[in-house]
Amino acid sequence: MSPVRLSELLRRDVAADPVITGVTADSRKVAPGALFVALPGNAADGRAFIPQALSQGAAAVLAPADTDAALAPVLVTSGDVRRAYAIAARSFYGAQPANCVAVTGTNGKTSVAAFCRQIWAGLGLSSASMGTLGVLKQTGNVNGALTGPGLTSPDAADAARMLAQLAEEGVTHLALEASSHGIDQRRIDGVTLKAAGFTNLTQDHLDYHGDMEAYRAAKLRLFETLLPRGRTAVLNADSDAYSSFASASIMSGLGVMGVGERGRDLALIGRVAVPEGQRLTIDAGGEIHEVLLPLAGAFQASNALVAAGLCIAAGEKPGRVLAALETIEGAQGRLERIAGGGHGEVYVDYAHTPDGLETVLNALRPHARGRLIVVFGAGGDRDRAKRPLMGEIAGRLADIAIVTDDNPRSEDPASIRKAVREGCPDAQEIGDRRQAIRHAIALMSDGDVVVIAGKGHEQGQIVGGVTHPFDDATEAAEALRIHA
Ligand SMILES: CC(=O)N[C@H]1[C@@H](OP(=O)(O)OP(=O)(O)OC[C@H]2O[C@@H](n3ccc(=O)[nH]c3=O)[C@H](O)[C@@H]2O)O[C@H](CO)[C@@H](O)[C@@H]1O[C@H](C)C(=O)N[C@@H](C)C(=O)N[C@H](CCC(=O)O)C(=O)O
Ligand SMILES: Nc1ncnc2c1ncn2[C@@H]1O[C@H](COP(=O)(O)OP(=O)(O)OP(=O)(O)O)[C@@H](O)[C@H]1O
Ligand SMILES: N[C@H](CCC[C@H](N)C(=O)O)C(=O)O
Ligand SMILES: [Mg+2]
Repeated sequence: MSPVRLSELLRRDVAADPVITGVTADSRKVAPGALFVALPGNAADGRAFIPQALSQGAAAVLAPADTDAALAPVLVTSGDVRRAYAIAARSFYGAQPANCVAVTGTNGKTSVAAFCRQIWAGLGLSSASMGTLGVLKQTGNVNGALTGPGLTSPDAADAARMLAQLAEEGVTHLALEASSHGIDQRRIDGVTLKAAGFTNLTQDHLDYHGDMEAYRAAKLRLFETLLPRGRTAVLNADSDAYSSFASASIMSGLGVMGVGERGRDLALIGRVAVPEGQRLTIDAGGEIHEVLLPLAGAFQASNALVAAGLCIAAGEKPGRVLAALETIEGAQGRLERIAGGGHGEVYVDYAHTPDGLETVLNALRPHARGRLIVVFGAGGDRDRAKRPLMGEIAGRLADIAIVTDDNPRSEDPASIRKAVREGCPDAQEIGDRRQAIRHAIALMSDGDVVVIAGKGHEQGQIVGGVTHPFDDATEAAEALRIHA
């Protein structure tokens, strides 16, 4: 990216038109010549940092409409400052992969994005995914990480910069996760999308959105506002929310591709579990395809169909896309089997919502000749309403439920566990996650299945403001070694 005039970045006339050398909404990152975007946030008001930004050499400030003009010598305002920020960042960084698709939904986004990346790579295309696991690139079997895990949908300027870098490195196909926070905060408003996908809508994040309708509205914005007219919405037809997403998409001038058991376009007409995974029979517009998906669980078949739909909507041939599903691997920490279980099976999974937990326990039940044992908790500073619901599900669907800590953050860990146990009074409670995992694995006998839920790929336990290194997969392997 080369320096550009403020008017070019904002695509409008401005009174003073300095040359801009960077775009950021974080005063701490302002370098001389930058456009500082002052965002009123949830924890702070970016306008309080305008003096700092100016002292570090900001050439201009973009701020909400009601901002006092005297705050900066070059001040431009916008009625939707977050959207203006995303579009300015996009204009500044310029290039993007030619084929970008986005996926939203309460659960399954990381899995779908990882599947899209692998399908494209299997078709010989240079691809990437951007989301909870970071930015991962893939060409053939060669993988590389541009960044590690961070926000699911990155800050608008970070996203614009990484998209430009990917395009420069030859990546032509990108699947990105659109979280409800990210959509609401306009973090991906600068991305030009070829297609968008929807997996499901179930309870989460009510702390942020307030109620399910506001949460749904945030996700709908991907289809109503972000995906250009004439493009395709790939929708999981088996979700209870399908009809609201389908009608909003049609009203917004989009094509609808329904996928799943009730899907019209990619219809799952048969699914048989086999030791290597599952055999899927898929009707793609009248053509029948048999696919051996090397992953277990009905939910992974559902995610695979959304991913296939997105790749097809972005221009690939259905037959080739469906064939490419035969070589995909699960995303890190999503129903990841830990080696060394002997006669039992141990999995690490990222289920951290009621529906996620219910889905993963139902998926694993057929694997348990013996008991199904779950270790789980609920995050602090997140939706409190989901805690007893998750407890109830674990108590009902597992033979042994062990409640433990999962990123208590600023909250008292014992009170989070207490709220979870309101749903499962008979559960065991072991706050220390390492001890909880060791206890579960010590209990495991022939034919039992242990699932350690909630943290998946995460590498830390956040207590107070401190992140203590912690990895469920490593802990499970160590517990298996101790109890071998
Ligand atoms: C609630 C939420 O989404 N917060 C995110 C949001 O913060 P915010 O806009 O409210 O910002 P703020 O902290 O109030 O500050 C206001 C402004 O002042 C600026 N500032 C602040 C301090 C300073 O010294 N100088 C300065 O300029 C900030 O950069 C910001 O622009 O924008 C920030 C910058 O991008 C994020 O870091 C922050 O993520 C917080 C840490 C977070 O925990 N977010 C989670 C809930 C989240 O976004 N999760 C989703 C969903 C995951 C899922 O689907 O399950 C995700 O996409 O990851
Ligand atoms: N289609 C699905 N339906 C229900 N549960 C699912 C589905 N896909 C995945 N899950 C469950 O949700 C967990 C998280 O999956 P994944 O990471 O793909 O979702 P995500 O939407 O990216 O989550 P996050 O919003 O936290 O990034 C999985 O480990 C699994 O337990
Ligand atoms: N993206 C989700 C991840 C939750 C993972 C769980 N381990 C927790 O910390 O609650 C969130 O920020 O709500
Ligand atoms: Mg994710």
